[in-house]
Amino acid sequence: MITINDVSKVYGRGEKAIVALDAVNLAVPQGEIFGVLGESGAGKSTLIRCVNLLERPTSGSIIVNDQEITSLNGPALRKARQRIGMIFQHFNLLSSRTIAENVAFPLEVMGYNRSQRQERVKELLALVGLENRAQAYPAQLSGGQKQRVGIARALAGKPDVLLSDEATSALDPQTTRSILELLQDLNQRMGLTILLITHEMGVVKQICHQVAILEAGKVVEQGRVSELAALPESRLARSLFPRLQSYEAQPGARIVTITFAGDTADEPVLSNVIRQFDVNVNILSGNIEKFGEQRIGQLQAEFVGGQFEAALNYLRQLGLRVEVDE
Ligand SMILES: Nc1ncnc2c1ncn2[C@@H]1O[C@H](COP(=O)(O)OP(=O)(O)OP(=O)(O)O)[C@@H](O)[C@H]1O
Repeated sequence: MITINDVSKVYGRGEKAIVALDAVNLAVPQGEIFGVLGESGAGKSTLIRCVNLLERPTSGSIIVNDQEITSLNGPALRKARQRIGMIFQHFNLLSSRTIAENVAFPLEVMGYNRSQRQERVKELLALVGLENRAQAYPAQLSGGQKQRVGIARALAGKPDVLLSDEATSALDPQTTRSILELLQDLNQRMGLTILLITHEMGVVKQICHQVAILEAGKVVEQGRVSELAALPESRLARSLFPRLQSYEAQPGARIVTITFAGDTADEPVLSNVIRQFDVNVNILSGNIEKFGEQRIGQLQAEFVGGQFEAALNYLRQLGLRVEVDE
């Protein structure tokens, strides 16, 4: 649905040039929620703004729904942009217009007549659960409600894709969850493709199917969230499951890190290790995270005595990933 081919963006020239994006390649399939995760300054805003050409890439091309957006200008670009909705961190609502008028605004630009607009605005406000606030003004709404208006407005033209620029960063955790649930619901019910940028791992964990990690303008890792989380060496897993870096094992003990995914997260493997192989287990850290329906966990423990190698073999035969610190 969205293909980003070798996109670079350089701001300024000569000595002052800043490379905000450096040969970025991404493919967002139709119907998926794709997250771009990165710290401040990594290039996330630049990347998402390139997709609807609010920023023009310095090189490379971007294709949205089979159309090469980077080759468009003028009216053709305006038309293509109507098929790309966008929501923003600070909502960008017009304060002098009511909620209904804010949502109607893009419909006016698209040439809907008055009665068509009224009907569509009603539908859109119902979709985001704000049918009772049509005549309110933005200042009378909470942050979460304002973002719901932003979402309704972004969906006015029935876009193929929704771009989300840190849409929950200004919201408290509970409101964040409800906005993410709404996005997930729109994705599932309408098949809406969503490309979102965020600096929050929680957003990726809660709703993204795939993720790309951006560092200093480069994609340093990308893939399915549940697969990356189950790979102990991935950046995603390392930030989800921080290790005890400075821990020194007791004499005769080994530090073992076990990654559980799917059904193995529910099995009593440690009691089996203790009973069958006579190993003493001292748990150092542990965490289980949920990704959609899948549970992935990581446990770090000291193994002392007993049949150490046989215990490791047993764990590996169960399909668990097991790493032993040297
Ligand atoms: N219009 C601009 N002119 C010059 N430099 C810019 C411009 N916009 C962004 N940059 C620079 O490009 C780099 C990437 O910025 P960008 O805003 O895309 O990152 P970000 O990951 O979205 O960060 P944040 O979350 O802080 O917004 C930064 O070094 C930034 O200073």
